[in-house]
Amino acid sequence: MAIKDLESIPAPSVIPPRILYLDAYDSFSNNIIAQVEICLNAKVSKLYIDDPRFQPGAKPALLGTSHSFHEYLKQFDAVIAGPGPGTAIDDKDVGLMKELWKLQDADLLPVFGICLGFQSMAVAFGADIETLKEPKHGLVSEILHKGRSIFIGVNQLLATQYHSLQVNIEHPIQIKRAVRYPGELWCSTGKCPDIEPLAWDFDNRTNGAVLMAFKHAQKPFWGVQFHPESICTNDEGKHMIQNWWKCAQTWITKHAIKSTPISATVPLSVLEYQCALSCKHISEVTQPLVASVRGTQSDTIFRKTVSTLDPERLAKLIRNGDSHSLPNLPPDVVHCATTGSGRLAVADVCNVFNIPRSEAIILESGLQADLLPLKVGTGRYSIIGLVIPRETLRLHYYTDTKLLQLRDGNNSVYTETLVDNVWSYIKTVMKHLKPKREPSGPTFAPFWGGLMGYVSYEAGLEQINVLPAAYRENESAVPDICFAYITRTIVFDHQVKKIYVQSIRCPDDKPWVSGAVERIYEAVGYKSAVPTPSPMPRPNPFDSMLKDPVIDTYLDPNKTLIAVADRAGYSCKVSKCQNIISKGHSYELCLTTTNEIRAPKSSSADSPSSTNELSWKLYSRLVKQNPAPFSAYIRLHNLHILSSSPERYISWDRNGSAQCRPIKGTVRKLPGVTQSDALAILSSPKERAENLMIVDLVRHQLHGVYGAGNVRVTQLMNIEEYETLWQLVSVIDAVPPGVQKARTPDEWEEPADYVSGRKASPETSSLGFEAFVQSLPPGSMTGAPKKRSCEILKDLEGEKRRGVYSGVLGYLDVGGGGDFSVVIRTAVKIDSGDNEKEDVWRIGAGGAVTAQSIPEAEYEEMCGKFSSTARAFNR
Ligand SMILES: C=C(O[C@@H]1C=C(C(=O)O)C=C[C@H]1O)C(=O)O
Ligand SMILES: NC(=O)CC[C@H](N)C(=O)O
Repeated sequence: MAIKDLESIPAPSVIPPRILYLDAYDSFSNNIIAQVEICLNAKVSKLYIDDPRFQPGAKPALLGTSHSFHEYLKQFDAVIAGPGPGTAIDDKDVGLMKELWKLQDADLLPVFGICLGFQSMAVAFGADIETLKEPKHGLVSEILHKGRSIFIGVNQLLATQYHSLQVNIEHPIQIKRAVRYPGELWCSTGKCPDIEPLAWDFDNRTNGAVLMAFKHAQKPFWGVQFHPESICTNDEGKHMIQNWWKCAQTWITKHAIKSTPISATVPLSVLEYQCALSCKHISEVTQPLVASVRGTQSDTIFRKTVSTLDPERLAKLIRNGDSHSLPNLPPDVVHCATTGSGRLAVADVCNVFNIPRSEAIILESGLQADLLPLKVGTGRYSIIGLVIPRETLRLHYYTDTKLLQLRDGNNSVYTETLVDNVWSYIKTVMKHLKPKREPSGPTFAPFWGGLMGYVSYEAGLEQINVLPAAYRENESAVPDICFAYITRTIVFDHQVKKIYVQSIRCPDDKPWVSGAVERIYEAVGYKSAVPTPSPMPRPNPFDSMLKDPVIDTYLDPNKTLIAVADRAGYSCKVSKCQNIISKGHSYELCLTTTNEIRAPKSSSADSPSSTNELSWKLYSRLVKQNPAPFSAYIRLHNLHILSSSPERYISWDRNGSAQCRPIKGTVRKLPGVTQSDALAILSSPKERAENLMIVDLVRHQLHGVYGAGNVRVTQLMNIEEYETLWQLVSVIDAVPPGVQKARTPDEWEEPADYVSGRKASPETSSLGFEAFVQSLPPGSMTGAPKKRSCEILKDLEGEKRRGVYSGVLGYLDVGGGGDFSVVIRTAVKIDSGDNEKEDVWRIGAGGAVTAQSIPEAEYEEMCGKFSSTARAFNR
């Protein structure tokens, strides 16, 4: 019986199908898995296309399986070969997919190919792979389908596409751009007799007809070129998936194949992969005892023997100290007192606590003239984390040596250990820092205390198994992760004009809280006594407040040097990105570059406190000139970070619900560009495609942690206005299974009561942390598919470290929540012995490059982002 007839037999209902998903390192895989799990009530297992257990010469027994790939497939009812970077004719890009097309007779099982999987299937049955004249990434078009097989009953199908390559079966519609009669569209060709076309895309004249779906004439293989799982593919995509499963079931019933349960082969961790590839045992990889490590003050590299330390012991050292150099700081209780903020601004409180001259970490929300948040849902809180001289502990991690250090309050390395997974240490530390008792006063602050700091882009690369670029010789070593354990905090709730003064420092720190409230209270009184017109006018960026003789001398235009990436060089890299995209290796690449502002060291900055003060003044100028919901000031160790980021990476609450707010799509406010011009540009398919790709990527990441049915797009591509730019912003939420609270973007920062974290089970409340770790580095700074894109960018950007820029910055709260921004629109200075005479402020900037980008316009966009920060350095 022909397969066509079989498809009309109604499918019997079965127990949840077991489906294998072959992952070609795409950034949308988990969306497909989630869609299939929901639409088919299936159980989907994931296997990477290069799983070392199934490589020629692998020693499967060592890796927990004794099966060949074909035997292994017997435990599944069907397989999905997913999308991915690269080309179907390169064995490395498709890996195990190739094995599927060789299945014969009793080994056969239904397969569904998507994009790369579809192309790989086509190649196996005679087709060629060609480049599209105009690549399609994140673009939606209406597909013409046959209304049969997987399209039976499917109505108007609007499908998102992510491809640069296409399948050529030498069909008349592809060669002559015409068919003799309509039915010919669905006929197979002499070149590929087994390929029966099921759908075409005629949307793009330049590209002509593009094959969008086919089925194999005899075998149970179906495939589609488009992405049914994208948020912008309409519901007919789901309908089609259900149809596929009906076709597959019919085939299964007819051939009476029964999947055989064999011992499950679970996905390997990154470390297991590394071991497998190098044929080493895990213990050999995890416990080297000699490493290159950094010293204390000078941070020079030397070799020494390092002891190993387990995460539990590290956590206890931070919490309980020792009897010598580490203080006893058990966060048993959150001491909290509340006071009104009145007209007090964050900077006023900073002055009260001498922050301009000390080390500190501040996460600040830009405000409107009336001191209310700039944006509902992102800018409600500001957090001042106080660094206590000679006491505050820090965690440093370096990707090149894989060394994790605990530094004491004097910046001496107290202990250090080689770690294979730094995040398991940090997770254990956070688990041990959870307060045992309820806060002593009512506090609705999202942060009580905990780790504050940043994670570099390179630390993010480790998460996706991309080797970070090496430090250059003259580059002073900067930790890739730097977190201070902050025990005293002052949190503003700008919405209700309240201040929380909190300490988790030890059970006896209550007097500090009362004293601090007293000082703030006095400042509130003082500020109210000063007559100020109400509402307060927004300070003019160039008003007298900003005129400061020290800054004036420092920023003398005759002495400062602004080194911006050159136009020709940057545009050429954009073109290179596009060339790589056209070959199918990436859908979108976030290209970046480093720009510098060099200024002679200030003669008045002759002490640490005056150097700090200079950074603080520059930061104050930045936040006044470029108010942003995620401004930040970090003055720690040898680092000065001045940030005016508009972008939230991820925020999660104590119950484990998370929110991501990726930005993609930028229009610079230039003379003559009106708001309606900006709206028109940001509504164009090009800008929307850029944003859509990142939305789908973020959904994939959250699906990977929260599972099917728990991820929602709550805002798709809203236009937000900033001081110098317009941006396209989306919001994606994830809610743990069983947690009811689904919030709108506006409700996201509504205060939660302090007990809420206790209601969540430990498994669900840690999902936010998992999502934070698993989503590094931030997708809006990489492009998609993430892993391949990062490898390409590393090469294109000249193997230069991005460092803190492109990483994330924020806090891990002892109560279980967290909030991090993407480090963009940020100036970073590192004090090192290398340059005695000059300060070098680095301001990274870049933008997403797609097939539709115009190189010159990308350069302008990069400059626009750079100057939004660099303005603070203009005298
Ligand atoms: C790369 C930067 O920004 C990123 C790129 C954007 C874009 O391409 O439109 C927008 C926001 C950021 O995610 C930067 O500011 O340097
Ligand atoms: N999404 C995909 O699987 C893309 C497949 C292939 N890399 C292309 O660009 O055509």
